Amino acid sequence: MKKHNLSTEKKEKNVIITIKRLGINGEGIGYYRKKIIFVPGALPDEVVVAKFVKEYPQYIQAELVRIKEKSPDRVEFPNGVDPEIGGLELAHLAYLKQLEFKRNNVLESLKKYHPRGYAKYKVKPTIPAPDQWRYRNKAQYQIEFDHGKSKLGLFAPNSHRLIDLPEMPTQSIATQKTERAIKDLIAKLRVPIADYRKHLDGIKTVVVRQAEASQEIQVTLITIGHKLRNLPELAQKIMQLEHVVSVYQNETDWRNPQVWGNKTEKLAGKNQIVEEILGKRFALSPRAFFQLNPVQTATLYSEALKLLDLTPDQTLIDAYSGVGTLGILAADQVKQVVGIETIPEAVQDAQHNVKLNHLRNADYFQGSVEKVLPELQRGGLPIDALIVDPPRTGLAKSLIKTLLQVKPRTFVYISCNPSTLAQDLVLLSEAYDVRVIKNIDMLPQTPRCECIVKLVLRK
Ligand SMILES: C[S@@+](CC[C@H](N)C(=O)[O-])C[C@H]1O[C@@H](n2cnc3c(N)ncnc32)[C@H](O)[C@@H]1O
Repeated sequence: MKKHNLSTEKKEKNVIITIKRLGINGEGIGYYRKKIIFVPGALPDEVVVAKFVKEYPQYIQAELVRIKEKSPDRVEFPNGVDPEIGGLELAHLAYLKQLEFKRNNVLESLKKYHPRGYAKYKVKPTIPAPDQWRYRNKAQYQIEFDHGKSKLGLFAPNSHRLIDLPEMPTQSIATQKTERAIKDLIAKLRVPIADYRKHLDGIKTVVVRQAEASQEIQVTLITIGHKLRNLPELAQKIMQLEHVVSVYQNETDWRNPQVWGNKTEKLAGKNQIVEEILGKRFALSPRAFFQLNPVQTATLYSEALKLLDLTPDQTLIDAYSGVGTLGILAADQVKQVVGIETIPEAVQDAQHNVKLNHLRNADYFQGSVEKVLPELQRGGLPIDALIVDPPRTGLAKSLIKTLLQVKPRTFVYISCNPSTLAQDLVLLSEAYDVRVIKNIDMLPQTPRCECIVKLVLRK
């Protein structure tokens, strides 16, 4: 019986597919016996040989074996790079077509959830990134010890295969170089590496972030367990690497499924590194969010500020404020800025950044926007201008309810996920019109994009 199943499977394993379109994650989509088949790496109009990886009731996950008819939009995948690495899902597609794909993703999401009047929204052509390679200034690599050897790098998507010191062409040279040097130092000083099989404490992740303006590098060693052999010596050696000015330890435990734990402690050097965007300075501590592509970040913020179109009498709420970027950049144009952010270290950075930029009219609060904003409003804070920049999950339903009652006159939404954006617009379009959506490519070679939406209160 088993044998028979195997041979049936084998017969169906390699199939010829014509790719019809790209899915939201950049994978080729075709049909096999009327069932949808996903073929990562294949492009629209290509005829490919695909191998079944797994068949589900609704769809088939397949692997690209060979291209029989090639798309004119195909470009050479970067040389010497493991094709399975995450973060290069569109690296085989011509850049202009990547930009079109990102705009189409927004249009498709709007079509799927159809917020009021969506057909009339002007979704502008995606603003390209000047640097399509080497733009990432933060690397977060996992480390493991396996068969007597340590590996430091990225997992192939949906697998436990760690790609050791990957050649990652979107990663900046300095962050790559620092990761490599740290791997050598860990081996030399024999600092323990976390062992999942034996549950032995050690380092599990090495995070390297560089500020573009100051060139300063901050290193965070995420560890399981607190006291590790030779960790202070390792921190001192890391401090001697080029551009490194700050080394931290972030501690987590075996039960935490997240990469980062809650305890962060400085091991050596400065508290923060300092980035500069559009003439304002931003000190960053390890757990604070900051965009990965500093050049495009300036474009994202200046486009968002243009759409906000603030006036000097307004109070601007910078919701999901991170280290206070948008509020601080807008502070000169308004009466007052109030920011809200959950991560305590980011809020401390934002408060520090207010002083760093000699501002007196900005204040940052710790907590969730959905809880803190209604509290501030009940306390009498005028909410006439608002910018929201939530994570991929979008806005909490309770926050949308509050906004529909408060109805800020000036409202801009920055989104990194067209799907949650379109769902939130379904609710927000009860009271707001959407005229323009600007799309910005922050992460070339990936399917991700950032959208800025101006919402206009309906009369
Ligand atoms: C996409 S980042 C934007 C940060 C900032 N605006 C910037 O430009 O750097 C989203 C931020 O929202 C924070 N966050 C996530 N959920 C939140 C919530 N419910 N309330 C407040 N902040 C939240 C995250 O910690 C993160 O700093």
